[in-house]
Amino acid sequence: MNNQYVIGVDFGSDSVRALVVNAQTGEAVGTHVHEYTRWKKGLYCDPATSQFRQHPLDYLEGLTATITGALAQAPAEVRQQVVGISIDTTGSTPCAVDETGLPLALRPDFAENPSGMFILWKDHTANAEAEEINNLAHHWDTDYTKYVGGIYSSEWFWAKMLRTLRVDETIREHAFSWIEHCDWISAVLTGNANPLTLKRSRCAAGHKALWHSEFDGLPSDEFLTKLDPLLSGLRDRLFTDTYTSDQSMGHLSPEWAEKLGLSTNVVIGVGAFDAHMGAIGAEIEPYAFVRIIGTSTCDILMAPNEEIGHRLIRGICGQVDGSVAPGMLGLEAGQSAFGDVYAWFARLITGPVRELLGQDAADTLSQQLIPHLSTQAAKLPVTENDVIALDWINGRRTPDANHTLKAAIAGLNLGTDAPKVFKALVEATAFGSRSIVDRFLEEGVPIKKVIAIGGVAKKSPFVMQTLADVLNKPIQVASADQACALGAAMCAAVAAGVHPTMEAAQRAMGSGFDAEYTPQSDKVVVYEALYKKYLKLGAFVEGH
Ligand SMILES: Nc1ncnc2c1ncn2[C@@H]1O[C@H](COP(=O)(O)OP(=O)(O)O)[C@@H](O)[C@H]1O
Ligand SMILES: O=C(CO)[C@H](O)[C@H](O)COP(=O)(O)O
Repeated sequence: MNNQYVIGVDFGSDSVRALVVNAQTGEAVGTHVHEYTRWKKGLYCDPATSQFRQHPLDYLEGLTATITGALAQAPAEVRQQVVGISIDTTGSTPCAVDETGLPLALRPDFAENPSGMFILWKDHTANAEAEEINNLAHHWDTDYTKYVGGIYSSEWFWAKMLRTLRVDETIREHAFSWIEHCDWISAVLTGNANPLTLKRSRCAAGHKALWHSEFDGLPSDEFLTKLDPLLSGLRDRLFTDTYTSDQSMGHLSPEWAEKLGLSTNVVIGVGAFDAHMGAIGAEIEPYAFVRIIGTSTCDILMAPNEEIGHRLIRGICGQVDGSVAPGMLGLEAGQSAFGDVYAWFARLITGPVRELLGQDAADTLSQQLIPHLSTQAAKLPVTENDVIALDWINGRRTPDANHTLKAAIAGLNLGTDAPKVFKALVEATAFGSRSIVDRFLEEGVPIKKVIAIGGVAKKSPFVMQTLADVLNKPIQVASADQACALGAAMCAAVAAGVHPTMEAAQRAMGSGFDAEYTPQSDKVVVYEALYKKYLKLGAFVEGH
């Protein structure tokens, strides 16, 4: 049989990567990473108000650069043998579009308007709108939040749309519809981004847009109009049906085929979020808990639909039939900041260095800082009197979303140095993870094993060992450097008909695990006590 190749494209928070993979063996023959240029300069963002916007041009440039770059590394004949491309992105990262599905920021009149750009998952400008959605839903005949853990988050679709429509009159006039990043990029490749006909991702719709078959799709027009008359009629300009990522969205358009040097026979798979395709790439199986550990964490668990039945799991980011693999319930949770907690601390230290000693000194410091602090922190003893911190620097995603919460550090004295604070921050991220694991267990969802992927899982043995000690569970790290892109490639192989199921694609293309962290019993005992202190500090901060 001739070789067949597939391409997985993973749009992360800071960068996008493409991976060209042999669909029969899983061998990667080309990869390329591209950092978003406008985003890197901090354009259109204001961390102080939690505004994080990404320009669609960053995505389009990244799409071309990564696919052509990855193909350039592969043997020449691979181009003719590419049969599928699938895309994963962050989410909920929606954008206002016109009748043709063009993001408004791609029009000259909106080119510099952050309201016409993609609203990144970590943008929390819509806290008030999320609260309004919760208040209304909890008093409506149908509680539309019941399949998303009972709490709607400001990171999600409706809150972001409502906020933007409220604050920007020009968007009110020109936004015909709204599209998630994973749907838009996939649709662009097919040449049809018409918001009324493009195939929308089940994953994005179910976890973030309150879509459920029980509601016949999205919340009713009556509910939305009551929420705000600005939303009246919008439901009809969104979608009713949704599709799982084993499905084809269409074929590569002639324009993109020419641009990428590929054939128009290439199947474009239905898109999904990074974490869900990452879980596929990490060889998720029922009741495995896959943690995508990077800027944030996204935790994915998959269970047979019939085993969870009508049980509603409190305080998570949703339970959606088919969000990971068709026929299975995908459950999502996560932390809004994980690596971002360390990145914040590094910025705190390098900021004054930049101002006083210049950019070069700051760059040198920033490259070495987190590894150095990790080495120093790993040498410290773990005691019950250590500094305690909360990981809520970008609010709390789960359990029980609350993005108005803030982080805290307690127990400082004159002997507290940078490694001690860094150790406390790493432990805080691990304690946040522990509270998620505990919630799944309390809700009767067993966790058979823990698998980790993502930048932090690959780069930091110190963080991973701390996490294993705090969770008191072994953690396996997937071998794939680009597990999300590999997962997207597996989805492409299914959408293109190379493999009949996700499971078959995983068996053929999976690359296994290359590290395992086992809990150290002496630390486990101390962390039990420190975790109680974390919960106590959390309750205090939340209460005030
Ligand atoms: N050596 C390290 N130890 C711990 N965290 C790290 C290290 N290097 C980078 N990070 C963190 O990794 C995060 C980026 O994760 P990554 O998975 O690469 O990106 P993304 O979240 O965009 O997919 C950043 O928040 C950064 O602080
Ligand atoms: O919530 C998400 C998916 O449901 C986000 O996409 C995710 O948390 C962002 O990922 P990253 O930390 O890799 O940038």
